[in-house]
Formats: sequence, C-alpha cells, structure tokens
Amino acid sequence: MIEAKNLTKRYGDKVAVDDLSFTVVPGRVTGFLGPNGAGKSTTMRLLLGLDRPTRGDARIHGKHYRDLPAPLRTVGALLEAKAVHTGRSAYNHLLALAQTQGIPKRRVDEVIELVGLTGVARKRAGGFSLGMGQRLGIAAALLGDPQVLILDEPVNGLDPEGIVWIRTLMQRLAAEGRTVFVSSHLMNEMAVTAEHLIVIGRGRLIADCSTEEFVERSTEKRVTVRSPDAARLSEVLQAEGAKVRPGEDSQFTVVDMEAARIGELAAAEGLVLHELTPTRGSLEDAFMELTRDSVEYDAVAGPAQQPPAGQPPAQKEEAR
Ligand SMILES: Nc1ncnc2c1ncn2[C@@H]1O[C@H](COP(=O)(O)OP(=O)(O)OP(=O)(O)O)[C@@H](O)[C@H]1O
Repeated sequence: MIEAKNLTKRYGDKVAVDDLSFTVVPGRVTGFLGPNGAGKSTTMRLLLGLDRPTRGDARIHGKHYRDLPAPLRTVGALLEAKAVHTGRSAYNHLLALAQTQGIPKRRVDEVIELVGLTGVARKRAGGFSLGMGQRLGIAAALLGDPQVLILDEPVNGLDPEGIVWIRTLMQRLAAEGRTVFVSSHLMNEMAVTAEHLIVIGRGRLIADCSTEEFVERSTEKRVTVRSPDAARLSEVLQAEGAKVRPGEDSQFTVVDMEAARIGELAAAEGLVLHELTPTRGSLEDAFMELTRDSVEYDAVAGPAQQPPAGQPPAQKEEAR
C-alpha cells in the first residue's frame, strides 16, 4: 500500500507537486497518468525518499521510505532509464545490488530469467539497447521480491513486443497481490494496462477512479449516421434534443443520443438509413482535454481541489 497525503513539492517558485493525496492499493495495476511535466516523476521520487516534500507525507506500508527495515525487499523501483556502469555485466550489476541487501545469489539468476536477459547476462550492460536496459532496470526492481513496485514510464523506448511483455508482467505481479504503481503519459497504453487510474495535471489531482469509469466519463458517445434523407433526419433528431455535426454528403454525426433511439425516430418518420455506427471519441483527445487545464476539471477529483472562493485558480507554468 502506498499513501500520499497533501504531498507538495516546490522548486523555487515552481510547484511540481501540489497538495496531492491518494492511496494505491495492492492487487491491481494503478496507472499514474499526466502529461509531460505534470509531476509524476517528482511524486515517485518523494515516495522513494529521494527528495523531501515541502509539505505533506508519503508512506509505503505505513512508513516513510527511509524507515523501511529492508527497502529493496519492500519496494522495487524503476526510475528513468538507468545508467549502468558500462564495464559491468548485467549479472555483476545485479549481484552487486543483491549483496548490499543480503539477497541470495540464486535470486539474481531468477530475475535475469524472469526478464528474459539470460542470453546476454554476462555481456557488458553498457552495450545494451534501451529495451534491454529497461529489462535490466526491472530485474533490479524485482530483485528483493518486493510487495510494492513503483515504475516510472517503464514502456519508454520499448518496441511493441517489449510493451506487451511489460504490460503482462505488471498485470501478473498485481495478480499475485502486489501493489503496482506505474506512471505514463500515454493514455491509450494505461487504458489497457491499468485497472485503476490516478490522473494529475500541473501537480494536482484530476481523477482517482477505475479505468473503466475514466473512459466512460471522458469520452464522448457519438453515432455516425448516413441517410439519403440526411437534412430531414437531422432536423428530426435535433428536435428531439440530439446535437448534430454535419459531415460529408449524406453523412453526419450525432452526439447525446443512442443509436437505437435514432433508428426508432427515423423509422417513425419513414426515413431511410444507410448507416448507424456508434463510436467513442478518442481517449487520447479526451485525456489531452482533461489535463490541459487541471483547475477546470477539479470537480472530477472532488471539492477538496477547488480553489478557495474568490481566488483565481493557481497558474503554474509547464517548464517542458
Ligand atoms: N529538480 C528540479 N528543479 C526544478 N524544477 C523541477 C525539478 N524537478 C522537476 N521540476 C519541475 O517540476 C515539474 C514536474 O516535473 P516531473 O518530472 O515530476 O514531471 P513528470 O510528470 O514526471 O513529467 P515527464 O512525463 O516529462 O517525466 C516540471 O515542470 C519540472 O520541470
């Protein structure tokens, strides 16, 4: 279990993490989403005791990271693609790490196999591709067989096969009852990986809900309609409260009305339908819209995120 309470981090005038509170529970993959510069890496660094919060508290299993008796056995972390000592083999790199925490040698072989690096384990890690480097980083995170995993953008630089591999691995680790907290700025990737989402924008909480709920709430339901009587049908639907966006020729898009209702209204008027296709707006678009101005969407996260009455919303600049 991971808990952040009123977590705040300032760098000079810049508020990287702004009064962030959330809980990450075991048994499911929790995605930590936000655009570049939203504060994900900073939050993860605070959770791992690599930086001190300006205010608030970050705990793992009820303790501050620095108070954990055997940190590597409790929390495995993958931060940005790690620079591994170039001359060292993957095996020696992991062995050195294991020895600092009293982790047995056989666990090194186990994690190497688990991440699929057996064939190259004795090769210089400095010559590894980005994907192999990510696998090595994940092997290091898993070394202590931890109950909590904190992974910062683990799919960065991976090819499609690598992405599927890591997705499957994270889901398996969660199914084993571990707490898996994984950041990404890619909405579509998280939608298929995570069961639960914590979404931030400009350091503030925007949403903390199931992925299903987020998708349902964020994407617009649309129906593509094609009819030789497009003009007449548009009028009928609008009269019944639908929003209509004209398209090319005999096609148009309807928002805010189910396909079944459109079909019924067309039938009642004796209008011919050539197409009736329900679709959803792009998740990526919805995410961009949602995170563009976190203040505007604070209602999703609850009243605690509203600026005090009479005060303008906090304006923070993205540095990137
Ligand atoms: N050490 C630092 N000094 C000053 N500003 C910092 C520092 N670390 C982070 N920031 C700023 O804080 C904000 C949040 O950065 P952070 O790296 O946490 O975002 P992120 O969501 O992880 O972004 P990305 O997806 O690009 O990794 C950014 O505007 C960043 O420039």
